[in-house]
Amino acid sequence: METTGQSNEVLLGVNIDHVATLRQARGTRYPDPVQAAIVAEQAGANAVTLHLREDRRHIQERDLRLLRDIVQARLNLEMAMTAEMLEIAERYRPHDSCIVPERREELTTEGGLDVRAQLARTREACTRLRAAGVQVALFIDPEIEQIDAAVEAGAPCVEIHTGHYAEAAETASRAHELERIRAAVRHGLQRGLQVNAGHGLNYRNVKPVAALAGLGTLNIGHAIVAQAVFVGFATAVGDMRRLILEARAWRSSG
Ligand SMILES: CC(=O)[C@@H](O)[C@H](O)COP(=O)(O)O
Ligand SMILES: NCC(=O)COP(=O)(O)O
Repeated sequence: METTGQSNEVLLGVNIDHVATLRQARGTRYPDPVQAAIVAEQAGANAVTLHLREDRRHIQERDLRLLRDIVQARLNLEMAMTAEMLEIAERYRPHDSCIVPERREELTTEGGLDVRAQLARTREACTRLRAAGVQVALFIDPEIEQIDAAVEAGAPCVEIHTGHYAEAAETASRAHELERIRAAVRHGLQRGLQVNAGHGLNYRNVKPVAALAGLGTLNIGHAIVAQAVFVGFATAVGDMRRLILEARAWRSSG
């Protein structure tokens, strides 16, 4: 995903998966994630992220088809590294894709892609997506080995999995996980990658991550949709954007 604006500006990618979760709960046509994407962009989102899962538990192919023509900012498709998803990405050509591991029985994404263990397959997927004009990111744990593997796979971008940081119950473990993310972001930048981050970020834990130098885009969804239940989607997106900008301002002030 491209970084735009100020060099130290961290962008917000709003993940609309869980608007679709509410729709799928009853099989209705509402709430429509397409409407959520439009509202998110109007409220300041720099990108719209959606995860078309193999089990279609939330986002549907119809959502992707419509959003490809509606989203004015960047459309970021999260996808498993399967033949089906590669063909769908080649068909709809979103601006960005992010290859994530997927297990049907998982409640949500549980970890990063093991690029090192499947380097040739990942390199082939990156080549196919790049040939289709789709910018590729790999969703990986904050591990130096995985960043080096992403470079070898030919990915121009990685998204650092912030789930362990977000789920850390103790202050000490949260600080440790933040340092892992900091080191991973620094190493990714040193290797010439664009570095994004996401998973489990919310209004209480986002600032320390947003303050990390060199980050491109934070992809945030579940917490924004949850907050939208109480304050509305536009306000929830705007509030998150403001927290990210405040974190950057704090960093810039030294
Ligand atoms: C890759 C990631 O961290 C999320 O964007 C992913 O989409 C989580 O899956 P669910 O949206 O199904 O919770
Ligand atoms: N890749 C992370 C993402 O898109 C949103 O994750 P979450 O905020 O829903 O946990």
